[in-house]
Amino acid sequence: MENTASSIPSKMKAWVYSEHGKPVDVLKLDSNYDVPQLKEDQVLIKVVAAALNPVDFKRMLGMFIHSDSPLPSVPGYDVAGVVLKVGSQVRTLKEGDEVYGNINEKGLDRPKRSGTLAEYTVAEENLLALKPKNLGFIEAAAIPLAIGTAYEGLHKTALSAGKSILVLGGAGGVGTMVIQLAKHVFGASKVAATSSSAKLELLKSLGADLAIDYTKENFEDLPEKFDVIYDAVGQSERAVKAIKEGGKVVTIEPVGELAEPAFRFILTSSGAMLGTLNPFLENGKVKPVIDPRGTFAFSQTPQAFSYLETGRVTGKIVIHPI
Ligand SMILES: NC(=O)C1=CN([C@@H]2O[C@H](COP(=O)(O)OP(=O)(O)OC[C@H]3O[C@@H](n4cnc5c(N)ncnc54)[C@H](OP(=O)(O)O)[C@@H]3O)[C@@H](O)[C@H]2O)C=CC1
Ligand SMILES: CC[C@H]1OC(C)=C(O)C1=O
Repeated sequence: MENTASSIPSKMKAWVYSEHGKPVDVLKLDSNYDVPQLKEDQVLIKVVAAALNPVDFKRMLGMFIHSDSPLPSVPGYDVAGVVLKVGSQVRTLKEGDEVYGNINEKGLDRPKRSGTLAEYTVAEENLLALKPKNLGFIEAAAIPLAIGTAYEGLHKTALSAGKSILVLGGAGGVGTMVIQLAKHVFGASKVAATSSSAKLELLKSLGADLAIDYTKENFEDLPEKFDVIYDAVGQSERAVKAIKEGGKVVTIEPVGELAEPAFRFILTSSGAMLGTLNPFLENGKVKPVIDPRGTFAFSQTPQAFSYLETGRVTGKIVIHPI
């Protein structure tokens, strides 16, 4: 039955955890979970596809308990779907719009208790953008948190045309976006990136001029130094040895030692930022990277998390159909 505002159910299928632990142990499928209530500035979304992020399993493990929301919780930040209902203060989105976004504005500050690994979710209008017409829901779901993190980190380093950048962790969800944005949006003159042997060609296909096999050489031992280093794997103490005088090191590893002058940040989700990047997504300059294992069915969500926890995923894991 087609969903319209009048036919929105009060209960839904959702993956829920009520205690901390490994996803495969604590995630339970609830077929009778409350559909989240709409606030005035929010829209209700029928979830078509949702992507996994490390923050999802890190929260489940209890790593951010000091700033996290109370349990039980439905995990999931990234969504692509269809607007079913809009709150009274919503100005631009309307029922039937195909949207995508990261539903948590401050990623670690009381994230929503009803996330995107469910049949329905809610988000503030300003966190969402219209799905690029050339992308399907699976591709769109893979983009928001990763591209937002990549963009914000590059912006904070003031990367600009003609500068060089080294991306540590180039094959991951964030790293694959950093390479593309650095090359095709920020106009870096030289993009280098690290990965294991099997992923070097992927890095080059995304725009890397130099792909470094970290199983064979240490980037900090290379003669070349960089204006910017974007660290997505927690190697800031090595990265600071590989920058030019006055160079910048940004890391997205939220915990652990931080070597001077490296700095870290937690992304802020923004629908406006997605809108700004839409032209690069629509002309194909920036493309989502879905892991070669393809999408995981909703029923396979715990297994998908087990794969993500290996730290070996290429690009993004997307859950579809839901
Ligand atoms: N601060 C913030 O706002 C954010 C922080 N994060 C954090 O950033 C990190 C990366 O996130 P995300 O990209 O989604 O992670 P992914 O799980 O997508 O990263 C997996 C990739 O990391 C690569 N990798 C693992 N170890 C190394 C290494 N030593 N050198 C180079 N590459 C390596 C793997 O490539 P290979 O198989 O070749 O090793 C793999 O392709 C996570 O810790 C996450 O929690 C993410 C988003 C936002
Ligand atoms: C959205 C929160 C951000 O912080 C960490 C540690 C991640 O993995 C994130 O995505």
